[in-house]
Amino acid sequence: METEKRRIAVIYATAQGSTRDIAEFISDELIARGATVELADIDHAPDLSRFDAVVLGSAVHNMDLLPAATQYIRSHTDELLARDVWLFSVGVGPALRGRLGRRVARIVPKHIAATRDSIHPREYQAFAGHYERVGVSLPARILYRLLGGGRYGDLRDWTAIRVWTGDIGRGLRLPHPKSATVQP
Ligand SMILES: Cc1cc2nc3c(=O)[nH]c(=O)nc-3n(C[C@H](O)[C@H](O)[C@H](O)COP(=O)(O)O)c2cc1C
Repeated sequence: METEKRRIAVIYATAQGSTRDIAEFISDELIARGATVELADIDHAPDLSRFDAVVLGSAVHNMDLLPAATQYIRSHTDELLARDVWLFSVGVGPALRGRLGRRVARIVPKHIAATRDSIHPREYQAFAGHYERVGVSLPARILYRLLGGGRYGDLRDWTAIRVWTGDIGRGLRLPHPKSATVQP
């Protein structure tokens, strides 16, 4: 039986590009599952009335989503509440290791939690992003190491992102992909 094509908006807020790469990957995976996907930077987000579902991602700065993402969610709360939404954030938390690091990684910063709860997403997931040592202050580097960090550079876990996208596909009853998406 032919299932109706699902229309999904994949919208991202990025400062340095790693969230965009993740959004592109998710978008390609959903297209491979037969969905009609529109990928857009949050400043050029499409009219949501054309979509059944929204995947929304933002980089994390100062323990919050980027201001553009928070503002977008505030000004589109009703439209987002009326749709299936999957929310993700991109920061360093998921890259923390050790007992303390894993505990800290499970904590959702309170501003992110409040924004997340305002739109009742089907799922919220934090992913590790790209963290360059250059430009990070010495106190921030020490704190990062104490919390179980220490690795710098591209910390993204494409397997975790693929698994989460699979959850979206199952949630929307999309068929299995015909081909595997190549990670960036
Ligand atoms: C100014 C600044 C503040 C940051 N603050 C946080 C933070 O509070 N928590 C966190 O987990 N990551 C933080 N990060 C790390 C970024 O979230 C990470 O580098 C992410 O990959 C950025 O995504 P983007 O490349 O899409 O901008 C910060 C990075 C910068 C540059």
